[in-house]
Amino acid sequence: MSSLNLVEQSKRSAAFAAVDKHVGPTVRVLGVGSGSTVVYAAERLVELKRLNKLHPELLCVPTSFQSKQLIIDAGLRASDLDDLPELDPGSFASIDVTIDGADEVDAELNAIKGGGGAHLREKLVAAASKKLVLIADYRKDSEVLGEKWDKGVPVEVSPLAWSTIKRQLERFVPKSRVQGMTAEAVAAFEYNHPIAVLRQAVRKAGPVVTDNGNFILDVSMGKIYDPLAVEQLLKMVPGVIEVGIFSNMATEAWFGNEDGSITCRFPRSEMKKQD
Ligand SMILES: O=C(CO)[C@H](O)[C@H](O)COP(=O)(O)O
Repeated sequence: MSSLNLVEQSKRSAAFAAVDKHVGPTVRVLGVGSGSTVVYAAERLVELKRLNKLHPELLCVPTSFQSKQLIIDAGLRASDLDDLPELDPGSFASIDVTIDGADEVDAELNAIKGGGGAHLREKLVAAASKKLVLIADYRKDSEVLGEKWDKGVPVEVSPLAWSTIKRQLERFVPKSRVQGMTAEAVAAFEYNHPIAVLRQAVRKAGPVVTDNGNFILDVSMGKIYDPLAVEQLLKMVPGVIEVGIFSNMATEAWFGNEDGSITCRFPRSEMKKQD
């Protein structure tokens, strides 16, 4: 019997299943996400490499310091986002597929990311990928963002003016105060008064400093009914570098369930189109 607890076991099953489906000998460039679930994806990559089931010249694009170490420890080749050619002529994509974790995933596969503070590079890598495949345990599988993840939306901000940005995020966003806000945006999230908290480091006094030298504000706003509107709204505040809402980016999500089974989900609207 495995020594892993239920949550760890479910992360591992999801990660193994997603890697097995998406990473084979034809995949030349792979984006590697960050976080504890991705550690299991790296474990599976090591196994596939040993079995000679990976492209002999596979390049892995890291999304954080942690992810780069995972790639190196797996004996794989790390590459830079800027070093990659276009995969197909005329295509924006330079990465075949990216496999990444998430803090919460809704019915449309919009996701909250950045619990590990890596969402800026994660979003850059996701945006350069043909496919973004999310891997997570059952606690993160939601109908609406904010239903299960209660630590707020991670927002990477410039340290130059973090407290001003915090006030703007808290005051700018409240529905009643934003002039010209559309009805759709007013209905985009639950709380009237979001709260932005500067993320504090553990075992070091002071704030978390990201791999990019910035701070993180975790912005709580309750349930997020319109992730794209909220993402755009937060991004408009000067000094916001990246928002941990990934709207319409993921193509597929794998969840490890409590009973040991695995669920693979696609955006609900895509499923309807196929009916
Ligand atoms: O977005 C992330 C880091 O910025 C992670 O993918 C997300 O926080 C999930 O992490 P974990 O797999 O440890 O639960």
